[in-house]
Amino acid sequence: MTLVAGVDSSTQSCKVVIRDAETGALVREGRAPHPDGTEVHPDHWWTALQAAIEEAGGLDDVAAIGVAAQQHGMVCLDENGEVVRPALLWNDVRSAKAASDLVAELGGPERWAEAVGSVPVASFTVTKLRWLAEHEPENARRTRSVCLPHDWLTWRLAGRPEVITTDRGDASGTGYWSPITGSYRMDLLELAMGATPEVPRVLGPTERAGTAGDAVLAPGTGDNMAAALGVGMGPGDVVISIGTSGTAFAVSDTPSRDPSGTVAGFADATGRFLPLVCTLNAARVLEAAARILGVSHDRFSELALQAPPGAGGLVLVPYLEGERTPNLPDATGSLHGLRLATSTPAHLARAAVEGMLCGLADALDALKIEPRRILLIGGGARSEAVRRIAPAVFGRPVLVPEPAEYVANGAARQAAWVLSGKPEPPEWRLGEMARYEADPTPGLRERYREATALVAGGAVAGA
Ligand SMILES: Nc1ncnc2c1ncn2[C@@H]1O[C@H](COP(=O)(O)OP(=O)(O)O)[C@@H](O)[C@H]1O
Ligand SMILES: O=C(CO)[C@@H](O)[C@H](O)COP(=O)(O)O
Repeated sequence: MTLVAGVDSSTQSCKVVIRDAETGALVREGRAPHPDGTEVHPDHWWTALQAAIEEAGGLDDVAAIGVAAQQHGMVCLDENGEVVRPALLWNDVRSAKAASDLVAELGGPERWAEAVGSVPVASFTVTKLRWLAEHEPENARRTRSVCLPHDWLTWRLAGRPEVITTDRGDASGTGYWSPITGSYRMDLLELAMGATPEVPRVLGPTERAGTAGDAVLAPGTGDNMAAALGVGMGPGDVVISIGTSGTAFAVSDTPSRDPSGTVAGFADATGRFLPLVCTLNAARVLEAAARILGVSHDRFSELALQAPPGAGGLVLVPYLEGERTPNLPDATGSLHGLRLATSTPAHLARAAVEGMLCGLADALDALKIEPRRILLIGGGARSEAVRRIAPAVFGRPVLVPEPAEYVANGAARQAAWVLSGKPEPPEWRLGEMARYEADPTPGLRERYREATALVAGGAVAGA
């Protein structure tokens, strides 16, 4: 049996799966936590990767490795390849003003959408580089090259070769690589930093990034692109991922350019495109509400399902980390419509699940496609309450694949694809999916819209 490994170095943890290259059957797996915070030294990712590999029984018998990781994180390296400062992650909003400045300086959101398929908000690497140039000019000066989390981990696994590599998917989240033309926009990097550090070479979907010992290194990709590969997305599928971020995305044969900035026009890991909407507040909203109530995930889910649909009018606006979609980096969460009758743990639990899912329902709508199937994945999809309430909020049935690490699986499938040398990735069976249906909850999304409008009115977008 030929084995391949897939890595998911995401916000909260690193996961490693080892699978049969031909069938995709799981052989071994491991995981290790990442530190908290929106600024993390990449060495922590490396340490967690080593721990996860060890728990997965090592990589000695593995023929190829694919690394997927959280998108957008700014990794700056000096002339010796040493990390200049801890990476600013996708969910660090300190570069919100840099984002609005950059949008204005290029001549408005339409110009950005046309140039790189996306309008940058604080998550995008290009805005973090502007922040660096403005606030830490000495660190900006020392930055000889800039790359992303999956680029850096792949480069480390390859033994720090001369050239750092990336792929189309992850490059499309920088804000200085265009999925429309398939080339870098060094002028935008210059606009952001006043300098043009080296950038990784962009590999094609099955190009090799090098070797790690005897194993071939796949190009790797961003975590959402890997998830698309992991579930084998086809035309008309929408994946909703409830991890640290909430994302809704589809595959497309043509690039997208949304000047409103809601849909990011990413590339995928197969040579196509991945229009995607991302919120900053997903699984951790459930975690936070469970913490307030002092209960476990399972008990939280039971509580949420005890309250009536709509939580008796109680609405939780879930902007606990600020928000990216809508672009309200300084917003905070809030509770609306609290009455004596709704002052119960069950109502609060239900309002947290519904509020988080309403944000994702808006994301789904923004994609402007009539989905053939909606697939729910990510840590939050392990919650029974989320699975049962999602169709009531989305107004459509949802399919839930068996709980698994779909980002790491996608990275492993990419590794198997690279090994195979074939034009298409190997067929790996996804297994049975559970189907959840529910009647739409009357008035819920209208109440959510009213409550978020109050919050948006008090926060300054892009400030
Ligand atoms: N049964 C569950 N109910 C609700 N949330 C859960 C459950 N299991 C895991 N989670 C949450 O899922 C999140 C991790 O999901 P994951 O997709 O691995 O995130 P990431 O890829 O961003 O690191 C954590 O916030 C965790 O609390
Ligand atoms: O910024 C985005 C997408 O644009 C996020 O989806 C990150 O890629 C982090 O993902 P998770 O850690 O939540 O999986």
